[in-house]
Amino acid sequence: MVLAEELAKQQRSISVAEFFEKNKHLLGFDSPTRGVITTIKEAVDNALDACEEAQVLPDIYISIKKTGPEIFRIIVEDNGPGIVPAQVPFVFGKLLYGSRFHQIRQTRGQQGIGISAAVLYAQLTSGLPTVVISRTGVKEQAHKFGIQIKIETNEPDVISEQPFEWDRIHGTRVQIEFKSTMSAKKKLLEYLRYTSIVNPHARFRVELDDEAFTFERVSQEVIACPVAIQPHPHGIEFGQLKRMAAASDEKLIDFLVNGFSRVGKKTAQEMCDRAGLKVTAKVAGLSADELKNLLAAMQAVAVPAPPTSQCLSPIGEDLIRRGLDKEFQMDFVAARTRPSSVYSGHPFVVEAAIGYGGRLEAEGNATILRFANRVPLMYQQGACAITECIANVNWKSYNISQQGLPLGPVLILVHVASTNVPFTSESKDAIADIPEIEKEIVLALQDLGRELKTFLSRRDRNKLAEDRARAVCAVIPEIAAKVSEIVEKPVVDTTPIEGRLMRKLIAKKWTRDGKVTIEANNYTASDVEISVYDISADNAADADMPPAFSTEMDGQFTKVWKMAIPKQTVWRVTYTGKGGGMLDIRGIEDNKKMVVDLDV
Ligand SMILES: Nc1ncnc2c1ncn2[C@@H]1O[C@H](COP(=O)(O)OP(=O)(O)OP(=O)(O)O)[C@@H](O)[C@H]1O
Repeated sequence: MVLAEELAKQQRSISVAEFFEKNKHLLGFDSPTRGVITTIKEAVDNALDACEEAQVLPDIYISIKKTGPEIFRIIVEDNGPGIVPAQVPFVFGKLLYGSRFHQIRQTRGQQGIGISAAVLYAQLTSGLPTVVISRTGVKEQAHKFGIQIKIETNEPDVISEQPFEWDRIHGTRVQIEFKSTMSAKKKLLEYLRYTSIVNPHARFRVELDDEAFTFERVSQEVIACPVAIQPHPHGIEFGQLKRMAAASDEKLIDFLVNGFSRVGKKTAQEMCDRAGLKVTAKVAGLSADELKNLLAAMQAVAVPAPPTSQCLSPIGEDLIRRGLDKEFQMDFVAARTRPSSVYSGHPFVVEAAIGYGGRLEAEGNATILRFANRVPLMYQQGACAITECIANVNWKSYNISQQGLPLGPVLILVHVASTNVPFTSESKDAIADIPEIEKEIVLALQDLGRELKTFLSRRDRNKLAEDRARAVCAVIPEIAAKVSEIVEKPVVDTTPIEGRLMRKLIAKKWTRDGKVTIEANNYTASDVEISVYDISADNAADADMPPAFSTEMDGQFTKVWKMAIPKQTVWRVTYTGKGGGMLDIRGIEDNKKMVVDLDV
């Protein structure tokens, strides 16, 4: 046909760079304002991944400055391992070039597109090359590059390269300039704030025009870098198996044992038998039909779930609470890290937290914080499985009002960590509906809901008792006056009685999750003993006193303290622990007890 010939003349291949130049939205560059956030996100993700690989505490500097009409200069600098000069042009000037695509472990970056997409966006909007400075060690010379991407071939275009005097010993600095507006300032700060919550070991210094912010780290511990595992036989597809087989010179049994996670000799033998193949057969020589049989057998034989302890890096309940405490002042926070689980052979862990009260907005929808592999998901909330799971929980049964999503001063955080987070698109904004993941999210949220309900009912009970005591205290002086009139005696001083009534209640003041703050106002004893008893131990022994008395003391719950403190009008003990227990406060002089139940 003539038309077919005509069409044939027009047919040609398209470079990846050309494709993404036209489809910027797929990578999160759908608007100039969003471009700023996406660029910073990509550079910060890389910086955090690199620091994790180098086992250093991340110290990340971010600067955003207006340099011309609608032109913004973004700088992100890290103290990671740096990039060897020969690789710099490819990392920044070639899409789909990276170190993590083939590794099965939890990382922020996966595709090898992120930062080069920002370089592409910059050259498209401002025409300016991206400037990269990198240094890999004290003995190495830093190099400075000017880089763009050759769109037609998706190859790096090195505009300039020269040695550079840099006082940093190791690290990378990226400078990208593009057309934008800064109307996304609030969202940007929100992104950084959320990033610092799930990366409590990182410090972020930010300069935004003339304002400076620091998001300080709350943990000094370097997090272990996740270790890559082999693919799991239940998580592999035909094409991948075919490729692996073609590249192998092993016998079938060795190929299965060495190439796949959790496959031992016995399991491999069972797979071969089921597929009707000899264990000694050369895997590269298998036909397509034989490979299909092998794949079916691999998926039919029971294989333990892939190991998760090293390939995943969950944040942990304590650090999630500390991260949230730092950024949101709430009355209650609880966190859960669920046991690890698997979907289609990919290991994952769900973590969640709930916060209530304090400075959270009392009106409107709850604050929802979604994370995947320690990266905040800032867009497409409605399309994300996390949001769907939150809406599917019956919050009313936990005394939280709800209209789809929960309402009121509630914060919900969900973190999905996996070797392969199932995003709905390359811009990595939303998580797809995977039943196994959804089940874990809902279980974590229900568990936290129950904990929140306990807190809310206790708070309401205490409030009721306090209101009653206040009402009684209000009439005591009047009763005393009346009684003195009747018995014709001077009016007695009723303040100690009122004090005792109120004191007991003040001691029951609750603060944030995991902590109870006891404030005793106008306590009359000169010394006070504080004992924290584990509810499970009837005769809890005295434990070592903390070296120096501090009005703020932290401890594990099983500890018991007994100490004397000097008389103070107001004193405060902050107790951090988990589980239930009793806190017993006793004034030595009048031997009056104030007992506070702990249920933290
Ligand atoms: N600051 C950095 N320090 C060290 N290495 C880096 C840094 N930035 C990027 N890299 C290297 O460059 C590669 C490509 O980065 P890029 O952002 O394009 O993709 P990615 O992070 O691997 O994946 P994704 O597209 O999912 O973000 C990374 O895999 C990493 O090896």
